[in-house]
Amino acid sequence: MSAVYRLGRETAPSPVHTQQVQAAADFGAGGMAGIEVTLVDSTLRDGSHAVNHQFTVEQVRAVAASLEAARVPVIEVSHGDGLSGSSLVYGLSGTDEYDLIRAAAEVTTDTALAVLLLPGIGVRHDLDRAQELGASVARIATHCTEADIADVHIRHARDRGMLTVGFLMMSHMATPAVVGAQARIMADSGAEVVYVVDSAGAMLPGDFAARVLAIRDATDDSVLVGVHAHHNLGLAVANSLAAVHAGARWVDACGVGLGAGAGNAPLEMIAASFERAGIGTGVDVRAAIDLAEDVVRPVMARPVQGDRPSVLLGYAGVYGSFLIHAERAAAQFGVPIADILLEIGRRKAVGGQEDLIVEVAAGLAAARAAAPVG
Ligand SMILES: C[C@H](O)CC(=O)C(=O)O
Ligand SMILES: [Mn+2]
Repeated sequence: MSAVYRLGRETAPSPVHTQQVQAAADFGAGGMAGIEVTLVDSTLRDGSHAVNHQFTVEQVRAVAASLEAARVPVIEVSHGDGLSGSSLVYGLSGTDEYDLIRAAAEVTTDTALAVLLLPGIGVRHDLDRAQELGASVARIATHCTEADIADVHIRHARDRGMLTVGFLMMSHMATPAVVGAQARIMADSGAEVVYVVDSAGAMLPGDFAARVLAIRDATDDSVLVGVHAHHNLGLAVANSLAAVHAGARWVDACGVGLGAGAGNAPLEMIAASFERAGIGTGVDVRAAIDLAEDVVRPVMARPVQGDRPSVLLGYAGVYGSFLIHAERAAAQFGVPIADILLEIGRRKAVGGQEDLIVEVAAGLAAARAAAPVG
């Protein structure tokens, strides 16, 4: 006899059930009314990965002007790997990033310009140059367990009067307690905002919430918390909502999601869903939707999408900007990109280890050549 399924409950809802309904309603329409956040658009920085660092001055002018028209308060412009990222290891820029920063500054007045800097790739002098061109927000990024290497850069940016942000990349690789402790180091250096960064797009909503709460705890709410989500598992918008619910107040997004891997949280979806949730962003939703379609989509060299390699990045916890490097290595050595990404994930490679991708691909190709046929 087949099983009989009961549909619906006949008893009155229990108090526990009522509490659950209330908690769930926080994530429904209007559920986060009264919360105000700062949206940061990173199309012209994280999006650089997705166009192989080939943004032109004209594209930057068009995107920056449309972001200002949509009232996005902060936009980030740099090489995908931050200031001075243009190199053989990370990918050469088509146009000098300082020309791109200048171009963005020329077409914006109300929008603050942000730059990203990874200590070791960029140096303090790069921040000075960017500031002279109009950048007022410095985002200093380290691997999530290496906050101490950002100390001099964070102090330098603060001393120069820049709004200073710490950016803890690959946050899925550290426990909430470790992320909290690392955020504390950045706060002690002078960061005013510290980000949970899901570089691999591997985190789930609860992972974000736990890390946001841990940072708030470890810093006694002395810094604002930011969220930078990638869409490799299709969760960037939901993860951003969960982070805001837990107390994050700076939120990154990119037009159409243009960014590494399957991209970032799409700006137009963040603006629209946040407005439905009651979260204030100050962004003109209609203008954000239009700029995504009319200005950003035409500059996309390739679609950002949850295709096989992108989902694998999230599944294996691999740094999003490794995608293009892995595609090249797969083609060069004739091995499946899936095998490369899974092995990179197994080795827990972190940003800066791009050369390991070639080593892994070469090793896989050698193993295949040595394997007995049949
Ligand atoms: C250098 C990285 O692309 C920074 C970033 O956006 C991330 O880790 O995610
Ligand atoms: Mn990113």
